[in-house]
Amino acid sequence: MNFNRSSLAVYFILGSQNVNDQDPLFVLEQALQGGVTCFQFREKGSGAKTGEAKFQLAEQMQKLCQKYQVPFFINDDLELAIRLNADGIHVGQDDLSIQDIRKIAPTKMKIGLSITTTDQAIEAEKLAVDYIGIGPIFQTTTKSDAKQPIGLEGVIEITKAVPKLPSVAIGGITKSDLIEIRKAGADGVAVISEIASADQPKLATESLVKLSGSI
Ligand SMILES: Cc1ncc(COP(=O)(O)OP(=O)(O)O)c(N)n1
Ligand SMILES: Cc1nc(C(=O)O)sc1CCOP(=O)(O)O
Ligand SMILES: [Mg+2]
Repeated sequence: MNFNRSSLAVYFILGSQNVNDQDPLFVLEQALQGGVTCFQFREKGSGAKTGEAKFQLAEQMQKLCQKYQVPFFINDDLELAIRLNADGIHVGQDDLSIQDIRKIAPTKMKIGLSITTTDQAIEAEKLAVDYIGIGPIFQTTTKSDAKQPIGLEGVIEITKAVPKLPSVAIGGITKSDLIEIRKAGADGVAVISEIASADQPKLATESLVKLSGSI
């Protein structure tokens, strides 16, 4: 699996709790067919699977990502990421520290870190993470404990402070925001609802991919 800055262009995040009537595996395959460039398995919140059921869903999702040669990240759960030999792990400011992850994870496992402020971005660069998730950009109902939105101005300030650090913007993002977010300096957009709640997830993904290719 090859992971670089361009892998962040259209980054899809999904857990079984993010779909209504549809099979999460169907939604993921639609997104992969539509051209998502990175995927994160985020099984979290009310009704989320745990234990063996969580493992089995993650394993099936990983197989799909491998079929489409898309990097497969796990949210928060380092034990699961190691068990599956995932391409990467994504953690936030209140999760396992980057230093602790490096003590246990294979060297080749990529690490993404959530940040909201410029100071956190500068610290992330010092920690040499592989990318930062900047957010929330806009109001989102998908993450109950999301911080106050930082807007496009936040993306501009942060990406100016750490221009060499790959970054993806997250939080309440729709296709109509993609161009402005890229112009603000982020390498891509990370979305849940824009694809998972779409009537046609493949079409929704294709729109994002097309816009991303136009800039
Ligand atoms: C790409 C990306 N960016 C940010 C987040 C949020 O991570 P975190 O702050 O740890 O919150 P949870 O997702 O764990 O609820 C993310 N998952 N992915
Ligand atoms: C998982 C996540 N992290 C965020 C952050 O700000 O770090 S916002 C968020 C939810 C993103 O979902 P949607 O695209 O539906 O708004
Ligand atoms: Mg987390």
